Amino acid sequence: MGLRIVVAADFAGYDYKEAIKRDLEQDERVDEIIDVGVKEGDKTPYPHVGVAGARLIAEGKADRGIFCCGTGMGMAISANKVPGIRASTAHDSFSVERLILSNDAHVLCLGQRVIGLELARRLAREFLGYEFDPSSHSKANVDVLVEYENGSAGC
Ligand SMILES: O=C[C@H](O)[C@H](O)COP(=O)(O)O
Repeated sequence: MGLRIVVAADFAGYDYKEAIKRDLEQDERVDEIIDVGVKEGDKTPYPHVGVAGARLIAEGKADRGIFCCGTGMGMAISANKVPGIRASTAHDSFSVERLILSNDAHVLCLGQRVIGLELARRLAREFLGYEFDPSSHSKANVDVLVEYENGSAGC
């Protein structure tokens, strides 16, 4: 079964969301694209969109997200407010790789005012190519994150 990807943006990330969405429509690894907005010209504050997108992942309705705003940071902060969701801005290939392989993250956040469109499209494509390895040493670190979230961490 292919991936279900939720895309999200505020007005400052709208153009990149649309471009990445077009790429995803051509990507055979992707089964479904869920666009939670915004639509063109919509000035909805980014936290509403980031939280709406992240909730779909937390509810099991999507597998991963690619969220865009001016810097990527507002979207990451917003998505991380949703329990169970790990999101970060990553603007280079190594960070995108580690976002999955080290952090088992759900959401890649990109900044339309920070990186060029072709790099953003490349990073979005690369993001879908990685899969977390639960037998790797990184699993123990992710487990600690989850423990802090559910209140069972030892300190
Ligand atoms: O992180 C926030 C985003 O970059 C947003 O798109 C723009 O926010 P600002 O207009 O408050 O800078």
